[in-house]
Amino acid sequence: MHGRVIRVGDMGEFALIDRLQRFLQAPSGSQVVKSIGDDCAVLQPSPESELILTTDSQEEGVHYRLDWCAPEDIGWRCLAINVSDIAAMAGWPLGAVVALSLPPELDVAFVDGLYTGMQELARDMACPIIGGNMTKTTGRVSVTITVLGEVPKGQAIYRSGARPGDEIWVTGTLGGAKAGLEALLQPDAVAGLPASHALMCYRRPQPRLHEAQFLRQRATLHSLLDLSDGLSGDLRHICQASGVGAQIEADAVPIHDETRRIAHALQADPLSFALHGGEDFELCFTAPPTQIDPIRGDFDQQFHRSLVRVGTIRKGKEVTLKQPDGSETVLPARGYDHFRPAEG
Ligand SMILES: Nc1ncnc2c1ncn2[C@@H]1O[C@H](COP(=O)(O)OP(=O)(O)O)[C@@H](O)[C@H]1O
Ligand SMILES: Cc1ncc(C[n+]2csc(CCOP(=O)(O)OP(=O)(O)O)c2C)c(N)n1
Ligand SMILES: [Mg+2]
Repeated sequence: MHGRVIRVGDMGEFALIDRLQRFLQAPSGSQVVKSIGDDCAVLQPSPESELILTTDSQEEGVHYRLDWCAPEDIGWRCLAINVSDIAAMAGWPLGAVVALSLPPELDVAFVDGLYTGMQELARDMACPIIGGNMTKTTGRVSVTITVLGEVPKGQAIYRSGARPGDEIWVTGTLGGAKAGLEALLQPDAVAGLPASHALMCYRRPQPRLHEAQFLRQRATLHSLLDLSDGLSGDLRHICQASGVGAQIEADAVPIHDETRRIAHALQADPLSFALHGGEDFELCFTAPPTQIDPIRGDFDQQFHRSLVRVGTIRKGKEVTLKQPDGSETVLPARGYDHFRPAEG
């Protein structure tokens, strides 16, 4: 009747759940006592740890578009941004539950793709998917994931611990996801330019889970978060939670060459992509001077990406941007806000 397309509405809720089980076979990890198939999943955290819990939604049209991303990318992304929050506490995940809202006319092959991508990341991050929920929607696809994690007692790293004199560090490069997003929004303007790095940043963000473990074990960090809204907005979260100010050095902010070229092709400022773009999901942390320099080489070698010092925590509450010529201006918090119109 519908050719080869099987729609969610034709298959029905329970057949679809049964179908998903094959993506979620035998979650490994001794912490999973009971997985998909009962009223709750059961997890066994270790006695020396604290539990950490996070949830985030990814909405069609707000976080991804079905014509921009393969279903596998969307599945990856939905889980990645949640695991990234666990990394942002320097913990590790125990398991995830996935709440789907699906329009009945959606092709079941999309759901298969979603779970294939999600499982790829779940394996990489040892974060078993142990259940979820499914509902019809009269709107668009929505995926809400909740991840339970753990961290050794007393060792979670909060946004609130930054102190004047701390160095501010980030992992990797910033602005890539914004460059990818803009390349998808304005394909003609970037035609012919390499964009594979930028598109990967946008479609397949990498939670810096192992990186955060390394940092917690090898150095004293005072504060830590993941960069979801953009450095300008997220650093302000650290500053407000810690009651401090900060200075960012414009020429220290790490930006990938591809991001620079895409920004230039769009007559945009690459630094603005890096500061305000959001969705890079790199780590931003503060640490007392001398903590990070000795471990930078090992970090580079282990993760093939750099730790870059981008500024300093100061007294007060202002967040400023220092230009290479020494001039200093207040850095506006133009990070992403769901309910405020986007700026340049
Ligand atoms: N609807 C809500 N009800 C209660 N708490 C919320 C709600 N939305 C966000 N929060 C809380 O606000 C804080 C910041 O949220 P958010 O900016 O989404 O963080 P993140 O970038 O880590 O996802 C978190 O502690 C989160 O749990
Ligand atoms: C179609 C589309 N338009 C715009 C964006 C850009 N965008 C959407 S949400 C967001 C910020 C991060 O998302 P949020 O839900 O606030 O994550 P959280 O801070 O809660 O982790 C950005 C930059 C996008 N990813 N996709
Ligand atoms: Mg959130």
